Amino acid sequence: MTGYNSNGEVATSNGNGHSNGHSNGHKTADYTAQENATMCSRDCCSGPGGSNKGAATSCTEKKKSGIGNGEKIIPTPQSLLQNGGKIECFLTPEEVRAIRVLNEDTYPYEVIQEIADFITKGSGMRPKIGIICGSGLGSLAEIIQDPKIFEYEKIPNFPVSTVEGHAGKLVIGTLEGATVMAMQGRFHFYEGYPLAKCSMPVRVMKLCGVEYLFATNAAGGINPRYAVGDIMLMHDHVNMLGFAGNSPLQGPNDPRFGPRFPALVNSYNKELINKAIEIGKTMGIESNVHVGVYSCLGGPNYETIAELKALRMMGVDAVGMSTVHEVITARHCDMKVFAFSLITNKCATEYSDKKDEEANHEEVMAVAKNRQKACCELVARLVREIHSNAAS
Ligand SMILES: O=P(O)(O)O[C@@H]1C[C@H](O)[C@@H](CO)O1
Ligand SMILES: Nc1nc2[nH]cnc2c(=O)[nH]1
Repeated sequence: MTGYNSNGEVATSNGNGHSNGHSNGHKTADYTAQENATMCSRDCCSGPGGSNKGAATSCTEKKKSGIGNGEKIIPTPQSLLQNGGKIECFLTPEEVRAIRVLNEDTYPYEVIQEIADFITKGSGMRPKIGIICGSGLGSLAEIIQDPKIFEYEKIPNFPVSTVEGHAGKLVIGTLEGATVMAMQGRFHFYEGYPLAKCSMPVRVMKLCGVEYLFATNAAGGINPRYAVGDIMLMHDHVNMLGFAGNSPLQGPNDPRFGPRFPALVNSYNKELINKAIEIGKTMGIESNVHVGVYSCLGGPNYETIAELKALRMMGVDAVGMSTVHEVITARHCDMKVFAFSLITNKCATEYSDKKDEEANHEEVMAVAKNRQKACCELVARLVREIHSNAAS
């Protein structure tokens, strides 16, 4: 097989798929097989499954002992696929797991179940409501009582937060009598994570027992009636990443989560929107509460004037870089969804040289901090409604 050696030169194997020095391995891309570090079906190998039982050492042992280690072969995608279409790699189960966290687009059901078990067993709780805190809205998780906190880094197979204003913690506890779990930090497409990974925690929530998803975000207000600090209850979205052929549901569908072709009309629960409007009135902020359409762009750059004009023509009221793929994933597995945007900046739709009209993350964070009290109250009161209705 042909690959690149560590000097960048083309290197050729002995023709049966093994490199000359056995320095690249021989485990298949099959999930179960990857977990088994010693499995081998190579003719030259004495490892389990290998046909050369008389050989003194298995490929794995050769690698460990350094036997046959010549030049390091760096495989190319083509060379990896020469073994009957199976990708070969030489990794321990731990290495496979680490790579999955970095690269995996679609997490198998069993891995998500493992993560959910880690959380429910570790916390001793089965939450009913899941909350995703938007940029600067981490305080939504700080109102949770008797919290059990899991740092993302310590949760097996979990990605890590890389954005300021996203602490990277999962908080489980009680809010207004209900058991809730909150993500202090979400994953964005622009961080380099595929969409399925960005919204993988929603499936974890589902397998933890969550029935309601509350997704929050910081967004730019395109609707000219919106002011900075207003809250827009999402009643629909325009999925710009979907227009470009990207979806968190791409790839094989596992019907244990939901159907291959889920419908998305009525994604945002009308009852919860109406309750939130009522809550806004009792809080005396009804003039700052709107119901509108959100659109997610890939980011991390903010939009051009022409893009904002186009979005407005499409009926978009607020624009951000998240939430839509989480909502798609939640609806796919039949969760009830409530989502809102905190309008952290007004989007300019006319050309201007004024610097202060340009969006920036510092402003986004500052507005979120200023409005955290109102956002926390809205969330807490809605959780109370859900909990008391369930109890009655
Ligand atoms: O996580 P959200 O959607 O609240 O964060 C928004 C979008 C970008 O991540 C960031 C831009 O300031 O805020
Ligand atoms: N895409 C986008 N995301 C945001 N998040 C907060 N403000 C904005 C904005 O103006 N545009």
